[in-house]
Amino acid sequence: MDENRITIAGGKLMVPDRPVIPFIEGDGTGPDIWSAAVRVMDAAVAKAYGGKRKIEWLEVLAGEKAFNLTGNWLPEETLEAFRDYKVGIKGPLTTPVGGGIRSLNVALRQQLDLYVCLRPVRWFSGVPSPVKDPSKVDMHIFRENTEDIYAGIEFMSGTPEARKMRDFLQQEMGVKKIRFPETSSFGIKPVSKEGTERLVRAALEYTISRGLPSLTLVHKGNIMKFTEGAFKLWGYDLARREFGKYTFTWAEYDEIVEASGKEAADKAQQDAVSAGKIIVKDVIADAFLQQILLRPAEYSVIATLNLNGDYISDALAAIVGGIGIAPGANINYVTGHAIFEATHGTAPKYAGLDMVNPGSVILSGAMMLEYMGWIEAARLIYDGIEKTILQGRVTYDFHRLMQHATKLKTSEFGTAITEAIHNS
Ligand SMILES: NC(=O)C1=CN([C@@H]2O[C@H](COP(=O)(O)OP(=O)(O)OC[C@H]3O[C@@H](n4cnc5c(N)ncnc54)[C@H](OP(=O)(O)O)[C@@H]3O)[C@@H](O)[C@H]2O)C=CC1
Ligand SMILES: O=C(O)CCC(=O)C(=O)O
Ligand SMILES: [Mg+2]
Repeated sequence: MDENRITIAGGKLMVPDRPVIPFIEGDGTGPDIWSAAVRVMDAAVAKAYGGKRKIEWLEVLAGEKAFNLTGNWLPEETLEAFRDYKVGIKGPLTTPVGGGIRSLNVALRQQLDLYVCLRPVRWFSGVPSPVKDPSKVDMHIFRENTEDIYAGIEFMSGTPEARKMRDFLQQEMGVKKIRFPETSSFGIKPVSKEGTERLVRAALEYTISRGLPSLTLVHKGNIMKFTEGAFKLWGYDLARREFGKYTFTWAEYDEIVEASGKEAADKAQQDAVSAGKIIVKDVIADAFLQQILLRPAEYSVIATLNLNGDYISDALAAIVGGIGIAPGANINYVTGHAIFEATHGTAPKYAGLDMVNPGSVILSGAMMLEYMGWIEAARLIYDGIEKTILQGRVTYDFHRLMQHATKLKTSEFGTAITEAIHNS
């Protein structure tokens, strides 16, 4: 099947006409969503290319299905398939809280070094929203995907490891601030210059290639000075060092204020905007969460660390209709490896009910087709979803917020989009 492999050459993805794409069905609502989503993707490709192109789907196992069939939550063959075939897609996988296995979703990102979690957030006409004008939201989240507290370096209170960590901190590092040392658990938050730079580089390349106006570094650097704060500093430094021709940063703005006053700095920024430069700015994470409700039009591309990105993803998704319609991708822009997945999880209470919105996985599929250069098929999906929603044919999550809409099952919504694609 070598000729059906996606490869990368000179930084460009080479996609055969019948690429093998590995997929994970997912836990919980995953199987319902996947069977609707795969029909939509196939219909879009068939319509766009009239049989010349077709995806050869290859199921790979992870999560509960993998454990039941193989005794392993994340079999090595699954990782091998994603490594070999470069581009894949997955449904959500369950992670227990407090104990048990660590996240398989995070493990896939870390094992394949998919350092960018890209989550575009924009409003589709007709989608119900809790805000007055959701069309003002058009943001592209670049969430760091391999570091931060998601590294999983944690020690549970009362274990020998936690005691050793406590002793090390108190006796060797002179730490006196642990409020309840006997009962504390510990977590470590590694954030590196390299990790920050590759994320911000990817975000800036994306901003430039799409002609977008700004990049905002979202951080909590006032409190976590050497992790979140360093993220901000390293981000600004990289923007100036590698992208100085294309950017004007607020770090430069501050220097001009210092040297020549605010008026001169404002003028420099205005000149940069007139010259089409990207404004690189920053905002503290809690303030950002209120800004996205009050002044969303001021934000375009967002670069942020892992935990912030997780929270921001769901909050932003809510503004444009909820996580039923929130796609995403985990990407290594150097090797080309990418796994596309929804922002939401397994929504276990709806498992097997043929009820939830498959929109997030369908749109993740459209992102995947765009990534492969199959733009025409991706566009058919975007148009097909929008048309179906505008007809008021929606799943329960939108239906409860709309008047005079028709409530469809997961499978029926998939069929409606497929029909819209056929008839386009
Ligand atoms: N990448 C991944 O695979 C992810 C996995 N997870 C995992 O999923 C499990 C469940 O997590 P949980 O916190 O409940 O979050 P979920 O995202 O699974 O569900 C939270 C709520 O979001 C809404 N929702 C989720 N999916 C859909 C959908 N397709 N259509 C419409 N609405 C949807 C539902 O809201 P309502 O009930 O109001 O309708 C649901 O109750 C956990 O094990 C978690 O670790 C979580 C996130 C990502
Ligand atoms: O891996 C998980 O269980 C949750 C991950 C998550 O919430 C996310 O990546 O957005
Ligand atoms: Mg999340």
